[in-house]
Amino acid sequence: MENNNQAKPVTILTGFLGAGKTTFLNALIKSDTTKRPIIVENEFGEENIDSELVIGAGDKIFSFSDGCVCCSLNNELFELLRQMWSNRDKFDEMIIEATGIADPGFIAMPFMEDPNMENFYKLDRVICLVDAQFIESELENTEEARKQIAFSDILLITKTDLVDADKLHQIKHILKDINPWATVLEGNNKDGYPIDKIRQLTRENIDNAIMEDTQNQYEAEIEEEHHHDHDHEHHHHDHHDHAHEGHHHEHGEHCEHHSHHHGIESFSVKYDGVFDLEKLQDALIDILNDNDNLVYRVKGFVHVKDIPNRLVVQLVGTLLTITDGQAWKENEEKISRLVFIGKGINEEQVEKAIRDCQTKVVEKV
Ligand SMILES: Nc1nc2c(ncn2[C@@H]2O[C@H](COP(=O)(O)OP(=O)(O)OP(=O)(O)O)[C@@H](O)[C@H]2O)c(=O)[nH]1
Repeated sequence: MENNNQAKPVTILTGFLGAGKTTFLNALIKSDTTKRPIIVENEFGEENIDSELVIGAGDKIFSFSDGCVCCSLNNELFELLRQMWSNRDKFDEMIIEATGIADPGFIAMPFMEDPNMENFYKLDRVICLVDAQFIESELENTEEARKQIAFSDILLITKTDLVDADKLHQIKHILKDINPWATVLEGNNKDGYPIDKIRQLTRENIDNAIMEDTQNQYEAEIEEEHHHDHDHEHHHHDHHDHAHEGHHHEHGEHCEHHSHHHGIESFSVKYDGVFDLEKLQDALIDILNDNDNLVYRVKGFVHVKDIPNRLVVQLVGTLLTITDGQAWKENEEKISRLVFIGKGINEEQVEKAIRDCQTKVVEKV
């Protein structure tokens, strides 16, 4: 076991709604079973679905609420970090999964603002998962996706199985434009992710590499000046101000930022009946279309007729998938739960449309 008083390494996972954070988190947990991670879920909405989708971390999952009130978010996270430190012999590293609309700057702030913090927790890396299929439209329609990319040290393009090489190339260009200092990697849930490489990359060595690069570039330019004896301007980038823009902004800006979040809301629905799968699929597609594509994300579990396991419902962008999930526990009440995240979704209409997909309609629980 590592020295008990050594600072615990922290990884923050960010990335827009449905980018594949939980999927990657599961791969990360499985990749090194000698490390004992503690998982912190920052959920948006009332239902803590992600905690149930994380595999094998058991009771080592903690949650704190969404980032709409930045001060309370920080207090809650501080308190959580304090409690965890008193249990530091039980874990080796911490992984924080941010909500899909969070500005990771707020979550990273406690680690960066307080100089004492590095004695306890050391922010090793912020990884932004980038959905190869939907990132372009996310960048067009929201500000959050851009902020997440701008803030991160590693940009991991996910779902590369769903796009061709040209598209991937294009996405890399877009990412480099937004954050030229980040390391760009790629992967997917079928072929895997470059986890070893990711584990080797820390903010410290990424920063050192950038410094070195800038120095090399500087020296090369001096050399060139020397050789060609002509004047040209040297562009020295201070990556700290740029790549992590948002670290140092004033409090008023935080609040303005949150007003963007307020446009995005979430609600959850629960039912104790049994669902008809086909009807449910149709209803979800209708909901997506009726709401003018402003349903950004749906996730949850449903109890479906003749199926012993929970079915996991995932809707990201326009892609709906329903897959086999974990078995219902013995004596567990089979409650189906779905979380909807989007802009101006008609909650009542959605609740009724889903309710009507039960084989035998029962009242909302
Ligand atoms: N084809 C494909 N699908 C993926 C990949 N990674 C994730 N998915 C699917 O994308 C959907 C969303 O994945 P999650 O891991 O839940 O995404 P998330 O970022 O945690 O979602 P939020 O927490 O709601 O923001 C699920 O249906 C996954 O199975 C991938 O590499 N390829």
